[in-house]
Amino acid sequence: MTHTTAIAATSPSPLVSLRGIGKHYGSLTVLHDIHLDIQAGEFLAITGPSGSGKSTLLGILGLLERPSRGTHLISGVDAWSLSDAEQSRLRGSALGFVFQQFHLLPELTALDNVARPLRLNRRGGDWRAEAHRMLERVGLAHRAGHRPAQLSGGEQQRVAIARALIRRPQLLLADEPTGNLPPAMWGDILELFRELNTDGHTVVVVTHDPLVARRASRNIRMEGGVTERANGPSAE
Ligand SMILES: Nc1ncnc2c1ncn2[C@@H]1O[C@H](COP(=O)(O)OP(=O)(O)OP(=O)(O)O)[C@@H](O)[C@H]1O
Repeated sequence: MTHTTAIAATSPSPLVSLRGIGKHYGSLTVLHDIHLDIQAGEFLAITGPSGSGKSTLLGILGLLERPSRGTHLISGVDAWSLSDAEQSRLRGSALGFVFQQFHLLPELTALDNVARPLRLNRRGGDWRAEAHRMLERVGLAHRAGHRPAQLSGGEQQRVAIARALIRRPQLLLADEPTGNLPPAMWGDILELFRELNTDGHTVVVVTHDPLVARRASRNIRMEGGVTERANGPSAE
């Protein structure tokens, strides 16, 4: 496999290495000189006040936002030296996203939204059964045939989580994954993330939820566009 279809699993480099990353929108600087290494298999929680740059950092980690300065290495490869097509293949094959806005396709049922990444990336296979299993895991099998407009915010969020997890991404990036869910669901969603992580997948979660942060192997806190150590062995 090349770096363009998967993140090299055996590389001695950190899975992700950010060096001197800055991001500005016009005259507004939202990230200042971020240095952060993420090792394969980590479960990293990013906390911090509203507007401190957490989602922007997650967008950069997911190759959705281009940094204004600095270096972003993925398994030692400069992510921004890849072509648009290579980046897009990497996003589709190795990265999974749970966004604050769910980005579900309104014309598709819950089942088809969850199955879509499988259908886009792979021929054959029983994608319908896999998507159904994933919906069961998030407690929504009974709503498989419903479209997003027929689902509550929390149900849509669970569909989005099922869609992100179905391909078991090497690096899962989740922005406030429990934000729209009733507290009774938080433990289940966290358990799904922990299972993925226990299988060796790397998880990065932006969260205000102390329960999620406590379960992570490392926390970093952002404040005014810079990262601060919160706990763990190697927070920059
Ligand atoms: N596209 C954009 N154009 C201009 N400013 C932006 C843009 N995206 C984000 N910002 C600004 O960057 C800053 C950081 O935003 P970001 O969404 O990363 O913060 P956050 O810590 O995730 O906040 P929250 O917890 O409220 O989601 C904010 O001041 C925001 O207004």
